[in-house]
Parts: sequence; C-alpha cells; structure tokens
Amino acid sequence: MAAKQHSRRESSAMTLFKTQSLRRRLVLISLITTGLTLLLANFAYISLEYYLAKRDTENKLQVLGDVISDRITAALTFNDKALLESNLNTLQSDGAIVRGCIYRQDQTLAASYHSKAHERIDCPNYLPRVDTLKTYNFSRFFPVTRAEEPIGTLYIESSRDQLLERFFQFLVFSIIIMLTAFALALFLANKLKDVISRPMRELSDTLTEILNKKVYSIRATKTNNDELGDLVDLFNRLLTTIDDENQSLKASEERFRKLTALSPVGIFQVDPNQNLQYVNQRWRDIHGMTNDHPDLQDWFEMINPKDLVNVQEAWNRLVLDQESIALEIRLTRPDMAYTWIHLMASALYDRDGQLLGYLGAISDISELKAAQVQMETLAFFDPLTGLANRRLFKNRLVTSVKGAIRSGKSMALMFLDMDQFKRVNDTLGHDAGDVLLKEVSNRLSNTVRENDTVSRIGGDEFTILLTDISSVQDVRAVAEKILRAMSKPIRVKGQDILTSVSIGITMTPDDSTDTNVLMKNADLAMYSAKEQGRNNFQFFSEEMNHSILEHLAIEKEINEAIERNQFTLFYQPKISLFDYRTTGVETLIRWQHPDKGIITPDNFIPVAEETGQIIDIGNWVLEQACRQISSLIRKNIMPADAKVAVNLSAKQFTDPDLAGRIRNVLEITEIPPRCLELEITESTLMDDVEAAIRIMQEIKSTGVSIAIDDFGTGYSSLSYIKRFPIDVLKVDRSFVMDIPDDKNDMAITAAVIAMAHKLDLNVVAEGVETDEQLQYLRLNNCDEGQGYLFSRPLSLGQLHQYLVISAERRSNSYEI
Ligand SMILES: Nc1nc2c(ncn2[C@@H]2O[C@H](COP(=O)(O)O[C@H]3[C@@H](O)[C@H](n4cnc5c(=O)[nH]c(N)nc54)O[C@@H]3COP(=O)(O)O)[C@@H](O)[C@H]2O)c(=O)[nH]1
Repeated sequence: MAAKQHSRRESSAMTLFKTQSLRRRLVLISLITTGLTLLLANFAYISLEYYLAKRDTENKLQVLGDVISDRITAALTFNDKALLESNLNTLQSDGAIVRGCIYRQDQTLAASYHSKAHERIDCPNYLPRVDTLKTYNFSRFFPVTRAEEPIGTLYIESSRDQLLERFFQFLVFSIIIMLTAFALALFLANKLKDVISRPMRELSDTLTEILNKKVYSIRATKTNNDELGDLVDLFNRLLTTIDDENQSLKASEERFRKLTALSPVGIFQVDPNQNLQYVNQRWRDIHGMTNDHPDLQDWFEMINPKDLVNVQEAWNRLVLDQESIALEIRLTRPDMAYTWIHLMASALYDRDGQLLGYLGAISDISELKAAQVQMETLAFFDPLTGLANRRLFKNRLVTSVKGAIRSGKSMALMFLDMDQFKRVNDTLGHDAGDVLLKEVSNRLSNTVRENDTVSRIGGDEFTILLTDISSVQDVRAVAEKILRAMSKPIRVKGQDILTSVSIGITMTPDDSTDTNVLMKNADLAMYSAKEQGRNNFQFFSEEMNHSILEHLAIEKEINEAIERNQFTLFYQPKISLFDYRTTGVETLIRWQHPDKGIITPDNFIPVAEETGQIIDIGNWVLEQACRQISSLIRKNIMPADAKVAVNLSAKQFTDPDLAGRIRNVLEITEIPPRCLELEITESTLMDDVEAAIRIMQEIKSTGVSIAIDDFGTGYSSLSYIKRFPIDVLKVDRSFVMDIPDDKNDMAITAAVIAMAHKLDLNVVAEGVETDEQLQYLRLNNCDEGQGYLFSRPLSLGQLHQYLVISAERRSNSYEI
C-alpha cells in the first residue's frame, strides 16, 4: 500500500517534472545535482571530521590516563590525597578535560578534579558503572595497579563541546558554500538556458510562424556551430524539403485544377463518408447542374430506374470493396434531357495507404450511343431499301430454321437476282439503279406476309424467307406472284423500264437444315433459273449439286491439263467477203483429254473463268498463238497483213497486268502488233463500261486491234460503242444463223453492219454456214465472214495446208 502510494507520488512528481518547461527543468536538474553533491560531500566531510576528532580525543585520554594512573600508584597506596589531586591537576593543561576522578579499590572517591568551566560536574563518590554512566562526553576508566594488583581506578572525562563547536562551524561554512553553489548553479542553469533553450525557442518560434503564416520559405537562424547548429541546419533542410514538396504539390494541384477545368471529361471526388467533395465544370455541364455544391443523393436520383440496380451494385463494390468500376448509365437531367454517360471511378489513397475517398470521371456518350444505334441500324438494315441486310437475314435464317425444326413445319428460302440490272445501272446511271432497287424492294415486300423476311444481300440480290409453309404449292404461288409483280414496268427518269428476276428456291427441312447448305442450294437454283432464260423460278434439286461436283472435277482436271500440256490451238480462218482472201484467223482452244478425246472450250472455259485458271490458260493461248502465227507470217505462209485473233475472257480483260503481258508477248514472239487482234465479248465490256474503256485504251496503246465478239447479245448501247476504242465488230452467230428465215435477224444484221461502218468499224459475220447467208452478208457490205462455209477450226498443220492451198487457188484465180 505504502509502496503504491510512494510510487504514485513518484510518478506524479515525474509528471509534474515532465510538464515543466525545458528551461525550468534544466535549472531544477542543476540545483538538485549541485545540492545533492554538496550535501553528500559535506556529510562525508563532517563524518570524517567527527571520527578523527573523536579518535584524537580518545588517544589523548588514553595517554593522559596511562601517565596519571602510572604516577598515582604510590599516592593511592598511601592515600595521599594531595599528591593524587596534584596529579589530577595536570589535566588542567587540556581545556577539554571536564573532570578526573580517582577511586580506591573499594570504589570510594580518593581524589577529584574538574575544570573551572565545569564546576558543577563533580566526581561521584563511588566508582560509576559504565552502563549507568550517563554522559554525552568522552570518558574512560583506567585501572591503577601495583605489582599487577589493582589498587584503584582512574576515571577521566573529556568534553565534546569543542568537537561540536567545530562541527557547527563547519556546518555553517558548508551551508554558506551550498548556498553559493546553488546561486552559481542557478546562474549556470540560466546560462545553459541561453545556450540550449534559446535556439530551441527560436526553432519553435520559427515553426509557429511557418504554421501561422503557412509560408514554408521562412528559415531558422543558425547562431551556433555546435549540435544545436546542426539541428538548425537539419531543421532548415527539412523545411527546404517540405517547401520543395509543397511547391511541387501546389504545382501538381494547379495542374490538376487546370486539367480538370479544361477537361472534356467530368471529374468528381467523393469523400470516405460519401459526400461529393469536388466536381469540375464539365461534370456540372454534363449533368445540367448549376448548383455549386451538388449532392450525391441528387445525382443518384437522376439515374434512370433501369440502371439504378446496376449502379447501386457497382457503387457498393467501389465503397465496400474499393473495387474500380466502369459502367454506362442513363440519366434524366434536371432539364429532363436524356443523357448517356460513361462512369469510371476508383478508390483514392494517400501515401500511407489511408483511404482519401473516391475519384471518378464521367463522359457524355449520348452522341456515341446515338451513333451506335444508327450503326446497329446500318449494321442490320440496307440503307437504300430499308430491307434487312445480309447480316440480319443470316440471323433470321438461323432462327427460322430452328423454328421450322421445332414446329415441324417447312420454311422456304428464295434467292432472287435481278435480270439485266447492271445494264440499267450503266446506261441510265446509279440514281436510276437506286430507284429500280427501291421499287423492286417495295414490290417484294408487298408480295409476302409480314412474318416473312425480305432482305437485300448484295447489289441486285435479294432473299426472302417464307415461314410456316404448308406445301410447296404455297411457295410456288408466292414465286409466281413475285414474277407477276415484277412484270409491270417501273418508271425511272421518265422511262418505263421492264425488269425481271430469276428466283432460286430451297426448302427446309426437306433440302437441308444447314443454313450454309440452304444458301448454296438457293444460289444454285437461282443460277439454274438464269440458265433457263431468266424471269423464272427454280426449286433446288440434287442434280444441281451434281453439276457442281462435275464442276469441281473439271477444275481439278484443268489443273492437270495445264501441268501436262494437254491444251492445243485450232485456228478458224476469217475471209474477206469482197475478194475471199484470208484476212486472218481466230484462235480457238481445244483440250486433248487423254480419256475423253477433244474437249471444246464451252465445256471448260466457264469453269476456268470461275476459278481464275483462265488467266494461266489465256496467257498460254496468247503466247502460243502469236508464236505460231508469227512463224507462219515469217515463212510467208500467212499473209503479212493477216491478223491472229485471240479471245480474251472477262477475267483476263480485267487483269491489271494485261497490257504488260501483251507487250511482253509481242516482244518475245516477234509478231507485229498490227497482226494481233483481241476479241472481247460485248457482255464483258458492258460489266463496267468506264473501266472497259480505260482498259481498251491501254490495250490499244500496245498497237494491237480490238474486236467486239458476239455483238448483239450484250445489250450494249450505241452511245457506248461510239466511245469504245475498237476496230472490229463481230456479228453474233445467232443473228447470222437464221438468215434468210428470220427477217428480224436479217434486219438487225443489216443495221449492225451499217452502223459499224458509220463508226468506221470493220464488220465480221460469225457462223457463216450457207451460201444464202454469204450472199446476204455480201449484199449488205459485210467486210468479212467466218464459219463452216469457209473452214472449220483447223489445227496448226491443217491451217498451214489450208493457207498453202488458198494461196495456190488465189494464184490460179480460183473463186468460191
Ligand atoms: N477465252 C477464250 N475463249 C475461247 C477460246 N477458244 C474458244 N473460246 C470460246 O469458246 C467458245 C466456243 O468456242 P468453240 O467451241 O471453239 O466454237 C467456235 C467455233 O468453232 C464456232 N463456229 C465457228 N463457225 C461456226 C459455224 O459456222 N457454225 C457453228 N455452229 N459454229 C461455228 O463458234 C465459236 C467461235 O465463236 P466466237 O468466239 O464467238 O467467234 C466461243 O465463245 C469461243 O470464243 C480461248 O482461247 N479463250
């Protein structure tokens, strides 16, 4: 308990001490240290003094006692009081001796002495016992002996007063010294205060000033070069560091403010208690808020109810798990404007990882969303016709097939391709083409039910999905309805245009349930409809697939034929209808198949055209024909002004290397450019008239001639023919073959010849087989003819022979 009280007192004293100013504590410590040191020193000194004085007195008593006891032996034996007293009186020499007493052996007083200063202190009549002797003086008993026989006792008592007086004097002296030392300590402590406490005070004042003024450029003054000076240096360095950091913090804060002010993004900060702490102007603009201190609750109230749950969940993740969040939110602003925003936010920590709040950025994505909607519309709908596009069609096809499988009903897929759309586009322009497409789209949409999907999947290609089909008859009825709808003329740019479509139809699940297969089926059926003469519909059949397989087999075989040099060239002469000279030859390829014999080009050129193999084949034909005919010309077997005509396929015609290739062939085969003529079908040229003109100009720049092949079948307009840089026009065999039976064809043939002459073109009639045809052509001034009447296509050897014979006949003036 006492210990507890003691320790409590001690701790409260310590607390009191610790709360004192440093200066006071320094003074206290100095005084306590000085006081304790002096006290201890004085105590030690006094104790030593006392001990030494006591020892001196005792020694002195011993000496006196020994001397006197020795001297008084006889006097005591004889009880000579006077002598005894005389001996005792020697004690007078020592002022400190209080009394001296001599006792006989029977312990009675024999003689006594006392100092004058202690008259009242007499010797007791009997020898006092040591334990009963009550005196604060020093005293001692000495036995008096004679022949070692005790005969009495000497008692001497010395006063302590002198000792005490000396002690007292010393104490007074010590106190004076202590007080002086205290004063000195106080003085030194004050000095120490100046040395230690003042710089500290100054540091503290500087710090207070910095804190009050918030000016971190203030520095403490260094007055000492000691440890305190070092402390001031360190303090100033610390201030410099703080100042630097403060400056950089200010700069970064300024940057942040400027950035946020200029930011196209709305920036906000929320404190850990979820109060909106800061928002920039852009944030206010996006939210249409003018309030200086917007409230987070107000912001939450702007959120579209459809997004509220999402936002709450994300917000909880942010504030509870400190997870970063990013989400798109719809807001209704105070001015009722509907806004889409993109919000990103994450927790903000200080350097020590203490949560400062949440920082976020908001951008207005309303325009982006609108564009997205527009893009989605564009992504799924054809902008011209408003019909579903290929992508939406494919989605619907997948869904419809699944629906058909589920419901057990049938679905029909129609693939429609407009007949001759390209011609309208090329002749009347793209605006007209657009009008046509829109009208066709309308008619198609009006022909089917609302549940059915009409799509425009390419330029002039459409698809129709007919769902819930009960019988093939229903599909047939729809296809017929479409053909009927298309048969009415469409008014475009003041002209009535007649258009038609070719329709391929496939059914699910009967034909397939695979959407890709269905697409392929419908496509095949559509091509079949085209082949059947257009403006009709065809249902898919397995035979169509077989023709595809056959197609693939041919493709493979063509590759082998190229590798194994199975192609050969035949030449069909062209004859002048004025003098029956051979004006040239048309090169016609043949395939010498090892198993199937000679295969004519109609059976492999279309496949080679589709697969692109025609480029290699065509290049080979061009080079080989030029080489062979050049050789015949050089040998004078072929007339020097005769031409070799080479057919160019559509793919070859659009090959960007064509002109270069021609130049190269002319060079390596050494055939004069005027001896080479390229035949390009009318339909190839009409695919893209402007491009065709450009390519033909390039071809013409090589010096070779161009002939339009199969003229009359490609629906070309006279205005284009006028612009084509061509030399020859070949009237298609289909017009010649019905001469003289078909008056129309005859009239067309005559008109074409006349028109070609007006355009300064040479006219060649194809497929001349009969004399009547020849006569009619001659009558109409057709320049040249080509056909079985003159010669079938000939091998090189046969041509050689033919030319030799013709030359001979000519020299014999033979005429047909
Ligand atoms: N791109 C290339 N096409 C070529 C090449 N070689 C030929 N062809 C084209 O193939 C088509 C068929 O040609 P082909 O079987 O050789 O038939 C030609 C003649 O044999 C045939 N002809 C000629 N005269 C008559 C005739 O009096 N009666 C009749 N029934 N047929 C006749 O006509 C074909 C030539 O026609 P054209 O080319 O229109 O002048 C054919 O389109 C060839 O062009 C080639 O190397 N590359």
